[in-house]
Amino acid sequence: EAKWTYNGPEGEHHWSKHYPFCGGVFQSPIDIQTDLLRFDPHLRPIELHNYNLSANEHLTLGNNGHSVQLSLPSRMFLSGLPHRYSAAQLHFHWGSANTPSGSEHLVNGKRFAAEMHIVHFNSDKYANLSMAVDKSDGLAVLGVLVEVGKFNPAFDQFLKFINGIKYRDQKVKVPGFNVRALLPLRLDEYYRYDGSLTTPPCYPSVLWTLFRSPIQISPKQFLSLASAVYSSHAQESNSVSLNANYRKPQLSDHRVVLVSFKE
Ligand SMILES: NS(=O)(=O)c1c(F)c(F)c(S(=O)(=O)CCO)c(N[C@H]2CCc3ccccc32)c1F
Ligand SMILES: [Zn+2]
Repeated sequence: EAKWTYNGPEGEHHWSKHYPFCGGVFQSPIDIQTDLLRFDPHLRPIELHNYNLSANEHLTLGNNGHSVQLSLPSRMFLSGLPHRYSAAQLHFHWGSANTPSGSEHLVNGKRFAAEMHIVHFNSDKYANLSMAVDKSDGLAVLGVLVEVGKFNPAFDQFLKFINGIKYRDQKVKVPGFNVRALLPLRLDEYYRYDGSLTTPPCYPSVLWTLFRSPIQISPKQFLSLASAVYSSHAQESNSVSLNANYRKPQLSDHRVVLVSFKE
């Protein structure tokens, strides 16, 4: 399949040449304008099931050249959404070591230091992520904005292994941990809209839930996320740092962004 990057000749303005959906409708991310939101009283708190993984459950932490990604067991799932959505993977988008500004979604034009996505697939209707990824009701992604501030012990549960995946296609096994601890306290306060994958193939298949409250990680944790990994393979002579792996905000095309809270 075609190569794509976040900058240069294979950067996001060229994605649609090989991935037509990237030039289509319902694209993500977007800039969430809080004065254009519609409060929806039917938006229920997100409920997480089996998110507290035991340490003898092993997860695969990998560098796929586009992001740092952690595989998740499909017995982890969400309820409180139109369907049951089972977990598949979580990954991150960040800026660069000296620019802590790399989130994909913006809130009133503000870009946060980084953003975590937990990708789930509709397990009521589809057997796995690959079957669901291009279906309009296929995916639900939880988005968590990340700020630099307090040390986050939950983040270190996988961050301490990041030097094992410095290069593209490297993978390491990490012990399971409580993934709930990576999320903000308030799972009842979020923005909701219909969007897409933010990477090629950009399928418009994602029910987005972006939590209102950011989580915090320490400056050292941010530095290790933003400067530890390369998008190039280990044997390549000149290594290319993986950073600024965020897509720019897309047109909202008058999409209504719902919100689960009033003030
Ligand atoms: N921001 S996001 O949540 O939209 C998003 C990503 F940002 C991202 F990087 C990936 S990926 O698989 O790590 C690399 C690109 O495929 C995926 N993975 C998706 C995209 C394509 C695909 C195909 C099969 C399984 C998973 C995915 C993704 F859904
Ligand atoms: Zn993502």
